[in-house]
Amino acid sequence: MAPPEGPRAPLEFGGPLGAAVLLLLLPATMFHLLLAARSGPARLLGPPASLPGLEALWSPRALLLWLAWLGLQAALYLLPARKVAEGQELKDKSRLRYPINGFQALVLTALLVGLGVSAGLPLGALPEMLLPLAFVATLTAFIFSLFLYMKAQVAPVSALAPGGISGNPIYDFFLGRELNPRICFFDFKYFCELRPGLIGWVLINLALLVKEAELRGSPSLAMWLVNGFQLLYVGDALWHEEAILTTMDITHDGFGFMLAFGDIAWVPFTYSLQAQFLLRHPQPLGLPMASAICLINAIGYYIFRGANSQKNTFRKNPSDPRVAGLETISTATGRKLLVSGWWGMVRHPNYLGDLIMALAWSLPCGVSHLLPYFYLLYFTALLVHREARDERQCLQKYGLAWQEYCRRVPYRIVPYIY
Ligand SMILES: NC(=O)C1=CN([C@@H]2O[C@H](COP(=O)(O)OP(=O)(O)OC[C@H]3O[C@@H](n4cnc5c(N)ncnc54)[C@H](OP(=O)(O)O)[C@@H]3O)[C@@H](O)[C@H]2O)C=CC1
Ligand SMILES: CC(C)=CCC[C@@H](C)[C@H]1CC=C2C3=C(CC[C@@]21C)[C@@]1(C)CC[C@H](O)C(C)(C)[C@@H]1CC3
Repeated sequence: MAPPEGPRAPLEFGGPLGAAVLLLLLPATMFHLLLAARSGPARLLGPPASLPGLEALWSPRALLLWLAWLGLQAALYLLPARKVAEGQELKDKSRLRYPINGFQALVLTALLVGLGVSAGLPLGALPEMLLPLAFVATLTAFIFSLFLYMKAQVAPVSALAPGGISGNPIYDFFLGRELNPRICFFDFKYFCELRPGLIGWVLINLALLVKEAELRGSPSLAMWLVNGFQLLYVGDALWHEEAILTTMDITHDGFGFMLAFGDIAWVPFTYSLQAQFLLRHPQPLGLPMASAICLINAIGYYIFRGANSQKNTFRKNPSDPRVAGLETISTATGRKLLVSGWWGMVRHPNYLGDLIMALAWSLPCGVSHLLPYFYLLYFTALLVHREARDERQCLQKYGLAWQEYCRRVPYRIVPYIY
């Protein structure tokens, strides 16, 4: 269906050229990181020691395993949910319904993996399959994005995202045309954002921990910390699953290659980089240092969770006693903006907490290599860019009220610095 006439959203990510570069650069970066983590020098910058042949990338066993994983997560998604939540109001004034059973999927996956391991499933063999698994995940993301792009051609105009209707096929393929592609009750974006990638990430971490125990007798303290911190992050995301319904990804961005690849390939294979690094590059870590790192993670988590929960509670019910006493600014849309509490400290306190946690995930890997700090560097760039996109959207939505908020809360992410 033709995109609607009238003013279009400004192009993001450098327009069609930027999208074309990212289409190639993102998978190339992911493979570079996977290869670097397993190489001796573990260099973040510079070419990998050797390039893998097709036989190292392609494995029918990896393809089967990957499809079984996607099938399992889809089946868990379709199980009866403890709650069905409504999303934000759409352009046609309707609201979509979403099952809230992500945490249940995590627990059931853990039980199934536990049963499998006790029946002899070699979990420690998974780290050797990361390269072919990442390859099939990337192929899946390309094919799936093509399907999404074609599906959007027959979707009603009201179902299209504001950003993915430029008319340029590469740009729209990358950003995604349809906002909430679904088949019946199965919502592809919501499913991909929280299930196969996030749960896959902690499963890969666990397999790396098991492998380390096989190689060295027991997992290192650094490996325990990385596994524990990231499990807390993933468990938290699934526990607060409903909160994702108000994020930019669900309410604003279309579902195209960027999110499809990000969710199912980038997250599990690059977010597990610290654990991958530790398997081949063991790092000594004493108790005092480990305690300091735990404290940093706890501070980050406290800010991240406090800020996200405060905003979600306020958006769901501004008269909730936990937020009713906070100072607000009224906007012409009828919605209010918080100007005290976490959201009075900086304009994106949740990003600050997330970044502090990202630092805590890298510190157990020591300071001898830059590679385990990739997540922190990439995440800083992602959040700075995301913050700028969100500011543009909020200025458009709230106009003068947003300007007033920026005047009252002048810092974006880090108090007195940025
Ligand atoms: N690990 C990872 O790879 C990633 C993690 N994240 C995390 O995801 C979480 C969600 O992030 P994201 O979706 O970017 O955005 P936010 O949760 O920060 O939501 C931004 C929206 O919040 C509302 N808002 C902004 N300021 C106020 C205020 N003062 N009072 C009330 N509402 C306000 C606005 O929407 P409205 O007014 O319409 O409600 C705005 O568009 C964050 O914690 C982030 O760190 C994000 C990206 C990647
Ligand atoms: C470079 C690249 C491939 C970009 C795609 C970005 C995606 C990887 C991220 C965009 C927003 C995300 C969120 C999470 C994971 C990463 C992606 C998909 C998230 C699910 C992680 C857990 C958090 O608690 C969260 C639920 C708040 C978060 C939501 C956004």
